[in-house]
Amino acid sequence: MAHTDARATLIDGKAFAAGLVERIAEASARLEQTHGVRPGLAVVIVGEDPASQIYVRNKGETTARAGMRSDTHRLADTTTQADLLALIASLNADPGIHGILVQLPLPAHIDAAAVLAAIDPDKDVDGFHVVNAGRLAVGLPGLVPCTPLGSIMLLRQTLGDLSGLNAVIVGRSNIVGKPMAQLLLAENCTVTVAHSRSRDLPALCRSADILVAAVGRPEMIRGDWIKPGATVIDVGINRVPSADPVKAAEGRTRIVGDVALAEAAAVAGAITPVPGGVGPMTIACLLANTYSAACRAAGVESEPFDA
Ligand SMILES: Nc1nc2c(c(=O)[nH]1)N[C@@H](CN(C=O)c1ccc(C(=O)N[C@@H](CCC(=O)O)C(=O)O)cc1)CN2
Repeated sequence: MAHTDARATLIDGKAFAAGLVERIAEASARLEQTHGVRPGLAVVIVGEDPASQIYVRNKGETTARAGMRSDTHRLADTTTQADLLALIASLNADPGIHGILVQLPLPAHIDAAAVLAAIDPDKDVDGFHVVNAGRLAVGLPGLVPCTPLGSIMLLRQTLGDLSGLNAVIVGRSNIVGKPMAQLLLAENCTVTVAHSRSRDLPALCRSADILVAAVGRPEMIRGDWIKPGATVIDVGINRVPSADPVKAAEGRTRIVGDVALAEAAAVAGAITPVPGGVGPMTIACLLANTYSAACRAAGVESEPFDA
């Protein structure tokens, strides 16, 4: 199947995220002026994973640029679970910290579920705590995982009202697939969550007006899996060898999504590229969640940031 003429609109998550961070910075400054509360985010990283180091540095820099308090706790990969839990307890008790994020993945000797469960749900700006997952499932206000939240903002900006659309999510993780399903249901979509055991995945994907790829397999979703004109949200961030064989031999890499972008862009109506699509929205939404957590702590209604 030849896919030569790219016709899909590329959804510019980088630009949307930059505008969102500006609006959050303005709202945070107003919160500080009117209520004396400066939103504060603590990010905790354990170990030396190179990609995690970059994400954590970006989070710290973006938070500080937005005028918020930004604390980064860098712990050695020999840190015990007890020490990490003690740090979380102290951050839970710190009134100047409104958001706590523990960067994932954690080293294998630490039980990530126990660590996430120890975060005060009202400071859980990742939205991973079971209390926030429950709030989302029953439609109560709470903190929503950043990547799905950013994806919904891009969908609303692209399509407007999502009511009645068929949405297929490939991937059933607790941090993307499941919360994405809840958010799309709340937008009145008809939602299917597909996974590795789903039968005839290409046909299922072709039924989607909105296709969300969150499976973690480089370029798994091909152009002929996509319904013409569909909107495709690619959540995958996969590092693969450089396309240039000389650079690949030197160990150079590039980032691709879960969707084969060039093929998909010839069929879809709109698509998020990787990089530059959903990824930047993850950090912008972390700031949005930190601002909302600060407002909640101050008993103030937060300003909406939606598209
Ligand atoms: N506690 C958490 N851990 C992790 C999360 C998370 O949401 N909470 N998500 C990912 C990593 N992540 C944020 O932590 C993240 C990944 C990628 C990007 C991003 O902007 N990607 C760029 C490309 C970056 C590059 O070139 O390497 C893009 O897509 O344009 C932001 C955040 C796992 N851990």
